[in-house]
Amino acid sequence: MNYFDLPKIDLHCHLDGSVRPQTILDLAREQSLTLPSEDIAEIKDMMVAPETCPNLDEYLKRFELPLSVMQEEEAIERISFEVFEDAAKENVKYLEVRFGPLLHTQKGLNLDQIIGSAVKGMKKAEEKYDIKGNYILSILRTMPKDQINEVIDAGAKYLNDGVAAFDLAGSEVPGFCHEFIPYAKYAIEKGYRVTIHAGEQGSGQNVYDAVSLLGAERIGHGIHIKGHQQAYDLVKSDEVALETCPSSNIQTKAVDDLASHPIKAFHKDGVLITINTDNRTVSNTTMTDEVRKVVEEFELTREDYFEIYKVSIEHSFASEAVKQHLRQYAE
Ligand SMILES: O=c1[nH]cnc2c1ncn2[C@H]1C[C@H](O)[C@@H](CO)O1
Ligand SMILES: [Zn+2]
Repeated sequence: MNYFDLPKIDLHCHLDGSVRPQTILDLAREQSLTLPSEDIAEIKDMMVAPETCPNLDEYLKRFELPLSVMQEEEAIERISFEVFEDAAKENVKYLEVRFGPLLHTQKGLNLDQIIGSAVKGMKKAEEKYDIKGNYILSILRTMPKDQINEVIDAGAKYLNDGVAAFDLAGSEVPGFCHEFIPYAKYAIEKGYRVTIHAGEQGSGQNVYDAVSLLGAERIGHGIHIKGHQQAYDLVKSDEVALETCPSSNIQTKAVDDLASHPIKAFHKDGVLITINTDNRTVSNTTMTDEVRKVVEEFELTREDYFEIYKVSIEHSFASEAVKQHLRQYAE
């Protein structure tokens, strides 16, 4: 299989985890920020999480440096354009990018400026390349909750015009969903679709709760439904698609190694899985690499690959017209 040429869909990609190292250097210069190093290789080293991360929290420390340069509209727009450009150049036909708008207010930008800049960068890339996209607005579970509804309100203006969904990200503790019920409900009422990071670090119970309490239609990672029968059964019966991110799952110790990733077992058993990058820079990966790793490790056929591609289409938050466009590439 030529993994580069295959049409691909990435439904789980973080903006701040996918910044080009050179762009960090350029933006720091433009913004007169002092970086810990001016050397591109050293900057890249600081951005990529090692395979030896003890856990998710260690992985999450890699976002500080990119976020430091993402506090201006032009910077957010540029990075958004570049993520879509990088993906388009490796034949990603549809990309859902997520980010936490509240992480970009350090220099006084308001939420409309932040979300608007990200959408603008995406639209520029859509005009230039054969790629379509949507934004997912993430709330960091560890941050104060008093501004969550403001994010939902600010993003509502862009629904069906660049923004599609609501997400919870960041460190995962058992039982976190209970505290977010009113916010997920509010987002759904406003017209957002819902995907939630769950079962990455924590228990399968978090996946069960994300679906049953928060209305999640997709789950970020979801690895730990393995060993939690109720969560496993619910994901299957409700046709909740799992956004698996194999390289990231190894770095954060969600799995010990690729061979122990449950992705193939899930797929063979009828659990809906998709293949995604999570963070192109922090996980030092591309969609080409993720697809290659999964296909080779688990000896998937071309037919298996296109089954997964079709799950990604049908469970994306794309419009019917975009889904129709993506179906043309399926075999
Ligand atoms: O894999 C992840 N799990 C939980 N949170 C994550 C992951 N990758 C990135 N994040 C966090 C860190 C980013 O700053 C934030 C918004 O993109 O989302
Ligand atoms: Zn993620």
